Amino acid sequence: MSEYAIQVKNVSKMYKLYDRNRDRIMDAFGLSKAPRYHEHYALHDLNFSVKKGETVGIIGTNGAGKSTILKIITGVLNPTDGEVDINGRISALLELGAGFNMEYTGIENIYLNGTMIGFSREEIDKKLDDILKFADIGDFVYQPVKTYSSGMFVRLAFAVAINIDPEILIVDEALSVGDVFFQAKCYKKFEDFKKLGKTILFVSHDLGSVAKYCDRVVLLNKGAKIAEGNPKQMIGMYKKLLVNQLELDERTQEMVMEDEQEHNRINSPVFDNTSDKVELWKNQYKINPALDEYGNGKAHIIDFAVRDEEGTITSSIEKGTRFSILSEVKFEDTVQNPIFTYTFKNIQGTAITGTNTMYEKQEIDVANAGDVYLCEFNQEMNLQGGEYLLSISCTGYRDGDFTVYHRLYDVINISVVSDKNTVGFYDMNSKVKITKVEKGKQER
Ligand SMILES: Nc1ncnc2c1ncn2[C@@H]1O[C@H](COP(=O)(O)OP(=O)(O)OP(=O)(O)O)[C@@H](O)[C@H]1O
Repeated sequence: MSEYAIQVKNVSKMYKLYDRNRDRIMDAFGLSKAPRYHEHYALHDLNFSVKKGETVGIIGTNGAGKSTILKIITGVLNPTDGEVDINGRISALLELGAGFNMEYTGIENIYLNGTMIGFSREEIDKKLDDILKFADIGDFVYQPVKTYSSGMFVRLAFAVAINIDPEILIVDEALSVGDVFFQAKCYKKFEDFKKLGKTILFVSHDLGSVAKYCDRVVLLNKGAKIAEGNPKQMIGMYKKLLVNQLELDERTQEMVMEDEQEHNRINSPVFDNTSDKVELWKNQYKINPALDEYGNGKAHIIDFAVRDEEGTITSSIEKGTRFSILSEVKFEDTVQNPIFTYTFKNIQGTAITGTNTMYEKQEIDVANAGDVYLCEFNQEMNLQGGEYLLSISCTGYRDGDFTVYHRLYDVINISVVSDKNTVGFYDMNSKVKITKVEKGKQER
């Protein structure tokens, strides 16, 4: 018996892209002298293996080919080249809708999916109760699934996928659709599944879950594998990819690793010499399209960044590590005692933490027109893993009135990556000691 559950061998997937529909039709009927399409490789000579019992994550930027490889593994798509060996019964939770017939009811779809995986009707009968209990969508199971909300849909799809007793579970992002309680239930099931020694392959943009659940991670970019290895390292590389700090070309994994340090150096603008900046830091971020920006114009935040403890500009920070928030402010007018600030809000809009140079007792007497100041807040990231919005501003008091010179509310999204979350918003970083107290020796 092979030790591998999944082996992806030299897999490529090419799509023929036509500029005009006419060209497609001409080609389809064999009427073109020369091909009229151009080739688009969704995957290019991809190789990786998943051992039995491993949980492997696939991460990569949009369009990297993550969904394509999952569809090839599950047989929804055929590769153009290469092959995939599967060793075990697969159950897949791909994009919403895949594997379901929209006209069928929930119950009918349970039987449809079960038989597709290879179960008999009697075997599915036995599992039906567990599936319905897990999905918890009430009488909707008797309705056609086309009437379901996306949340109900994912509940049913996940309930089927996980309760059908697969040996290999393949999950594509679907968990992000359900509500938080359902997500928690699914992750619990994920853990049970792992404990049973089953194999999981999953795609996610949620780096916290990847760090927590995966034994190994494959990092894809533009259809090719850049590297595979332990989750922390791969997430680190992915973070750099996201802010264009990892140049890829034809490099192999080893070369990328070797280059990493050199790369940081080249791409890190010299911190205390802003005039030498080749490019603005903020250009490396996806700015919130719903950004709330205002101020009286006496100062402008001309640049900002978040840097991890290695000094790399990033939009995700590992919990427990030190990081910096930088803002560079140009004064258009003379301003007495300007205050620089930052705030982290959660996705629900609650301010979770923040500070400013006044609270921190780092005051500037006066900033003159034309002056540029760079403010760095350096601190430890103790927020729980998840998504946050960062706001920065330059404010102050004029004649006793609070004044906003320039404020960027919710300007960028910062992800906190964590493989251990505690209760609430904040981790107190407890050191825990448990000792067994011998009978009769309970003195303090
Ligand atoms: N049917 C199709 N025809 C042509 N190109 C396609 C088709 N399906 C996918 N592609 C292309 O293949 C590439 C990989 O797509 P894929 O959906 O696998 O990426 P992904 O990593 O899952 O992205 P995301 O994170 O955005 O879901 C993309 O460039 C995409 O545009």
